[in-house]
Amino acid sequence: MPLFSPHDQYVRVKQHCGELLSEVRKERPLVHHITNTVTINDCANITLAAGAAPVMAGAAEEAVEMAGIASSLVLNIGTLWPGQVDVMIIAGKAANERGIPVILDPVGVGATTLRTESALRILRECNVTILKGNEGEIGVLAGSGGTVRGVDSYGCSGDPVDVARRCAEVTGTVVAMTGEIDVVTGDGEVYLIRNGHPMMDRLSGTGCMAASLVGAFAAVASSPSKAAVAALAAFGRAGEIAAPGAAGPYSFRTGLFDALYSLSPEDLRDGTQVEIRRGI
Ligand SMILES: Nc1ncnc2c1ncn2[C@@H]1O[C@H](COP(=O)(O)OP(=O)(O)OP(=O)(O)O)[C@@H](O)[C@H]1O
Ligand SMILES: Cc1ncsc1CCO
Ligand SMILES: [Mg+2]
Repeated sequence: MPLFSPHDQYVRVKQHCGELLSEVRKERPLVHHITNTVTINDCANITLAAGAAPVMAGAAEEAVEMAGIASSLVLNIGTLWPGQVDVMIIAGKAANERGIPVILDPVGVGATTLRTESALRILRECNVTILKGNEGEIGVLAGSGGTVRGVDSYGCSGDPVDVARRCAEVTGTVVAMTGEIDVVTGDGEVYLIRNGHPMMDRLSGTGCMAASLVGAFAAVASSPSKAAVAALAAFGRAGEIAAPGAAGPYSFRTGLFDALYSLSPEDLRDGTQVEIRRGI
């Protein structure tokens, strides 16, 4: 006999999403980013809108010290230069030593050799807690095929849930795969999150912002997968609230920050659309 019925488990996950949002606001965790130059400002502001504190610090000379005071580390290879990977690995190792979660956003992996080799090197040399990518990126890292052109996903080959599972197995991380439906898996169940709005795909950097939020939630959570579910549900919920009032992508962007800032734990609990399946 399972301890909890599927319905009980569903209610508990939704409740937990609301609780984690309250916890982020109460704890205000410091999220250390080493990230790209395109969306760095949006990543800082979405972290603030959630109630956490961002710091963007990319110098090798301060990587260990900053990881020493942060509550999570977000690594994003969006505008990569080779020396940056060395800094990411120094920071990642320091974060591992302190036991704080490390989130990797392998932006554009598969599009070029530098990106693919860098993502694999980070995964090899650091203990990545949560790997957050779109379907193409996760498909590439699963080894089962994914198409990435520049930073855009053209999807993965096969069933996205199987691809996410396989990627979690191959990399030994919790995988948070974004898209119309987000899939989170790796330390137990598989979660499908149906929150969000197509407008989120019309704005550059929603994937990067999703990784920042995963970093903020993982900093205060004991389960990396539940942190990723709550972060993606919160972001998706903010998108749903912002979209009807938007004239286009740029007013949507403003609305997205405002909606996340105003999102109540009760709205997140009630509005989280999650399906739970048995994991690996
Ligand atoms: N069609 C959609 N419907 C609902 N939500 C969506 C849709 N497309 C994207 N999202 C949401 O947008 C966020 C970013 O996901 P996406 O897969 O588009 O990232 P990405 O393509 O890597 O982003 P970017 O490269 O622009 O930073 C996620 O929270 C996801 O749930
Ligand atoms: C457009 C773009 N190019 C490198 S990073 C980035 C932000 C979205 O991934
Ligand atoms: Mg997209």
